[in-house]
Amino acid sequence: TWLRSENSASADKLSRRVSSATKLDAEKYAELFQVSTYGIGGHYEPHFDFSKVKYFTNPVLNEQMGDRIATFMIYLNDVEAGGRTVFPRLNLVIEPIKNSAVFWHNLLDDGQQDDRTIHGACPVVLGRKWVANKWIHEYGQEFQRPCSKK
Ligand SMILES: O=C(O)CCC(=O)C(=O)O
Ligand SMILES: [Fe+2]
Repeated sequence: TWLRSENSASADKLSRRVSSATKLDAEKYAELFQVSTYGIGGHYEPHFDFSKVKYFTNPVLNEQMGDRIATFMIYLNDVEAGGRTVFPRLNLVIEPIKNSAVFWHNLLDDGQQDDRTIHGACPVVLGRKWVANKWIHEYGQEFQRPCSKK
């Protein structure tokens, strides 16, 4: 489910807070919040958030935005058991805790896709899991995150 911020002042406000926390533009050059839920057994196989297709388009503005430079994922509830997010190449396991968030860059400074960001969600064992993802895109971040000088 995509949360349309034009219909929701709180989604707008949250996007502004993501911008200030990440120092990126999470408003114009980002997707709408995507809310997902997993029931018991619900999981997500290891994947990358970036795309083979470099030219994502904003679903509302129909503007090209480039690839997903970064991910800001908010855990919307506590999960009774299971539902952890795992980054196998980084040896990182994150427990879903209500109102906490995980933020990472998917692209390197030179725009290359960073394969270390492969991640997945473990099955929910008890309860239900809710997350909201904000995918921030490459375009429009030139001043927020300059390219490396290499
Ligand atoms: O739910 C999670 O822990 C991960 C979700 C995710 O990686 C995604 O929606 O792209
Ligand atoms: Fe993901």
